[in-house]
Amino acid sequence: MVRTITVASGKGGTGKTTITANLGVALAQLGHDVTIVDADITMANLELILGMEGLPVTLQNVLAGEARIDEAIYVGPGGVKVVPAGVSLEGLRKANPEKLEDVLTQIMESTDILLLDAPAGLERSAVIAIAAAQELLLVVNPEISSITDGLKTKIVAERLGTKVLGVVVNRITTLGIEMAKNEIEAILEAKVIGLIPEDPEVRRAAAYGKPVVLRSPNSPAARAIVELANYIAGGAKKKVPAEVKEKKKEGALAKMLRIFRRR
Ligand SMILES: Nc1ncnc2c1ncn2[C@@H]1O[C@H](COP(=O)(O)OP(=O)(O)OP(=O)(O)O)[C@@H](O)[C@H]1O
Repeated sequence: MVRTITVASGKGGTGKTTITANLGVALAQLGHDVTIVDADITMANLELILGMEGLPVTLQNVLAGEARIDEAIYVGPGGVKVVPAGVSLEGLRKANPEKLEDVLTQIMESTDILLLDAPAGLERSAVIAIAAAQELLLVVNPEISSITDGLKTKIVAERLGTKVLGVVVNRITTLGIEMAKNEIEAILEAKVIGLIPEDPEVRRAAAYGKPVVLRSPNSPAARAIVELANYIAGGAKKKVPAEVKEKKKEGALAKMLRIFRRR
C-alpha cells in the first residue's frame, strides 16, 4: 500500500524542505521506493538541497498541462526519485495547483512512499498539498510562535481528513531556552516523533548541494533524520525471499493452467 505524506509547517524557514529532502534520501537508503514532490512551486528550494537544479521538465510544466508526470521524475542522490517544482515565473503563472491531486495519483502507481514538500503557511496551494496526502508530518522549531503557527496547520489537516503522523522539532540548540518535548506535545496534542538538533553540517551540506545524510552521515542532524526515517518506515524494507517469489510465480502459472484447462 502506497503511503503519501505531506511535510508541512506553520511558518516558513522551519527547515521543512531540509527535512523532506533528507528524509526522502534516508528512506531510499533503507530500500524503500520513495518519490519526493516539491509542491512549493513558488520557492522550489528542494532541488537546491539535492543538487538537482536546472532540470528541463518540472512540476510547473506538468501542472500547466505541458508535460506528462513521468517526464518530470528524476533519480536523485541515494536513489530517491524527485519531481522538482521549477523556478520560472512564467511557468508559475501557467501552473494550475488544482491538478496536483491527479498528478499524485499517477505517481502513486510507481512508488512505495510519496513525500510532498508543501508550501509553508495555509495559502491555497499549501491546503491543496495537505489535503492531497493521507498523512501529515508537521515541522516546527522549539519556540512558541512556530508551534502556534504549526497548530493552525495541524487543525486544518485534521479538518481535511489528513492524519497527523507526528511532529518533528527541528533546530534544537543546547541553550536551554527552548520549549521541551512534553510542552510541545501538550500544545499540539500530537506526538513528537523526531528531534533534530541545530547542526552546522546541515548548512554546509546545503551549500554543496548534497543531502547531509549522505555528506555527513555521522553528524547529529543526519543521525536524527535517519532515526526518524526508521520510525516512519518501521526499518529497512523487507526483501521478499526468493522462495516466496518462486511460489508466487508458480501460483500465477497454476492459475493460468487452470483457466486454459477449463476451456
Ligand atoms: N537542523 C538544522 N541545523 C542547522 N541549519 C538548519 C537546520 N535545518 C534547517 N537549517 C537551515 O535553515 C534554513 C531554512 O531551511 P529550509 O529551507 O529547509 O526551510 P523551509 O522550512 O523549507 O523554508 P520555506 O518553507 O520558507 O521554504 C536553511 O538555510 C537550512 O540549511
